[in-house]
Amino acid sequence: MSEHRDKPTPSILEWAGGLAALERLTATFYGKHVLNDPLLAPVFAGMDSEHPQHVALWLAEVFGGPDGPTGYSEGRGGHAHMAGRHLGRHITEEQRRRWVTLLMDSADEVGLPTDPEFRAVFGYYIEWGSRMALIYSGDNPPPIDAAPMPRWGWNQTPPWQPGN
Ligand code: HEM
Repeated sequence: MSEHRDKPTPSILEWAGGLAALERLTATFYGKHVLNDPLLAPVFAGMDSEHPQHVALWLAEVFGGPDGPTGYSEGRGGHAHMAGRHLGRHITEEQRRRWVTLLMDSADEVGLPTDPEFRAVFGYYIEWGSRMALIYSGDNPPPIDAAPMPRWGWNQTPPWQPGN
């Protein structure tokens, strides 16, 4: 086996550049893009000033970061808190799509890795998570405490089917 193959696989968070990289991402995303976007600025008008940091912490845990006191689950209320913050907001598909587009623009701007594997798994979570946010924001949200914290790996899940 080659020396290369013996290397442990870094988490997605480590590959991204750690929490600091995600903080740069969300600071640019919300501060520069979202608040200046006509479609999204009204949605985030009442945004907590620490919101970008909280989302960075959420993403860090999803991508393999700690869930102890320094992570989102213990430090910020976990999945139920995150899902609850989207309730009743009635996010439209157009807003969701813009949110994703601006986040990807921000990823380029702050220099997140551009390799296909990282961007595929990053985009996979963002697409899934933004669709979940839209569902929670709608008329018939699932119970907010019914789902665990999502934990994304390099390989992901089979499709959800009723009864499984
Ligand atoms: C992967 C996609 C998403 C993730 C990971 C995410 C993450 C989060 C988190 C972690 C919070 C709670 C922060 C806290 O207080 O601890 C939050 C709140 C919120 N999210 Fe999302 N979100 C996503 C998609 C969206 C989309 C698509 C929209 C709307 C277009 C949206 C709108 C909001 C708003 C308005 C809040 C409340 C902000 C505030 O008042 O502080 N989210 N989100």
